[in-house]
Amino acid sequence: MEIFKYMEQYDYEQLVFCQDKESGLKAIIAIHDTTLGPALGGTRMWMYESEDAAIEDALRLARGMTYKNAAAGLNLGGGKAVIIGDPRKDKNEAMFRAFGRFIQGLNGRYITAEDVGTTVADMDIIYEETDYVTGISPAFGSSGNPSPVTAYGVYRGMKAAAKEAFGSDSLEGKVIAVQGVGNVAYNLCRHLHEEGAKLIVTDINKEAVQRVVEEFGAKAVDPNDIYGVDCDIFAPCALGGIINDQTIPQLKAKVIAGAANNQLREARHGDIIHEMGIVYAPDYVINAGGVINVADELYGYNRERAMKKVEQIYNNIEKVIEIAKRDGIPTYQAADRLAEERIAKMRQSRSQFLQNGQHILSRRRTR
Ligand SMILES: NC(=O)C1=CN([C@@H]2O[C@H](COP(=O)(O)OP(=O)(O)OC[C@H]3O[C@@H](n4cnc5c(N)ncnc54)[C@H](O)[C@@H]3O)[C@@H](O)[C@H]2O)C=CC1
Ligand SMILES: CC(C)CC(=O)C(=O)O
Repeated sequence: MEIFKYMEQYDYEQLVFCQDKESGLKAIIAIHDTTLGPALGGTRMWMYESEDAAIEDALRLARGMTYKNAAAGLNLGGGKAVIIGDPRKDKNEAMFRAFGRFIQGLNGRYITAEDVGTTVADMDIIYEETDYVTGISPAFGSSGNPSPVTAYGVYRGMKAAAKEAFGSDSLEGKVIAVQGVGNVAYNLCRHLHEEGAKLIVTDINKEAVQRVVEEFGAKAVDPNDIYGVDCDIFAPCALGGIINDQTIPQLKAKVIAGAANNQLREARHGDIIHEMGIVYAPDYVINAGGVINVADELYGYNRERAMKKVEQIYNNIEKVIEIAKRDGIPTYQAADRLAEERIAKMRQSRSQFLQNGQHILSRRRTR
């Protein structure tokens, strides 16, 4: 991978490699853009096939956070971290302490939280070393696990997308296919079940499937069969890249609305589903509930205030659909437009000179 070429292409600010032999830490922190504020995004722990795959994932996810935070109206930039390893076997306290020290070394340019493979307990360990961590335990007055809040935001955004596709935002009686029923999707299934939706689910983890079958009366299918099931809404809630040349021809859903990051394998896949008349709720707009919730910790966590913002995901999806219609573009492009316009406006407003901290003239005074 030609790292600088890639960074230049998408305008990344910084890529940090962190290594600690004793604990086995091998981590990468990617900071995409800090125009709006410090880069906030979770830490993913995953068994990457290669170092290049880990770097690419960190970079792609970090850029997604820039767009997510901007579109959600947060005063935060985009960043993300990955730790290379098996979250079931390779974690230890020293690893997260070492990682916390690396984050501290960035002096607030990057703030972390949970992502796939990391937990509130891991964030609590990081908190021993740095304040630049969110999603820590409610015992510390913080917001805890972001997944249920992400799920609620996805549920709200799904309703807005359903309104566009079906003329009503009621999900009662709708058949919804959910791919991956982990932390976010378990909670999403609960909301959908409570509203009277019929669930078809899949996961590579049989226990996770069993739980939603038992608790919410979901029907289970094999992982490869989820794309082609007869359904109204497809909710991708596992990993990225699942809307691609192989899966698109199988889709029967009229709406795609789920939690996974980077759902479109390539931008052109967003064009194809648009031409097919599918209402796509852009991933980083609909799954912003978790980051909205943890970001509130930076102001002194207030759940009511955070949830009010999460409710707005309904309106944010409506806004994206409106821009898409107005400008005759697919929704994924409309979301990018929304985020990019906000970043550009803020960048422009910062072009005015304001004396913050060190001023060039202050050097004269010390002579
Ligand atoms: N946790 C959060 O608050 C947020 C999560 N997301 C994204 O949402 C997605 C889900 O996140 P979590 O629920 O936290 O992760 P998780 O790891 O708890 O759940 C993911 C589930 O997908 C399953 N899975 C993996 N590969 C699969 C496959 N090929 N077919 C079927 N199932 C498969 C896993 O077994 C697991 O149960 C991820 O893409 C994550 O980046 C985005 C925003 C916030
Ligand atoms: C706090 C996390 C849920 C933020 C994040 O990394 C994400 O939204 O993907």
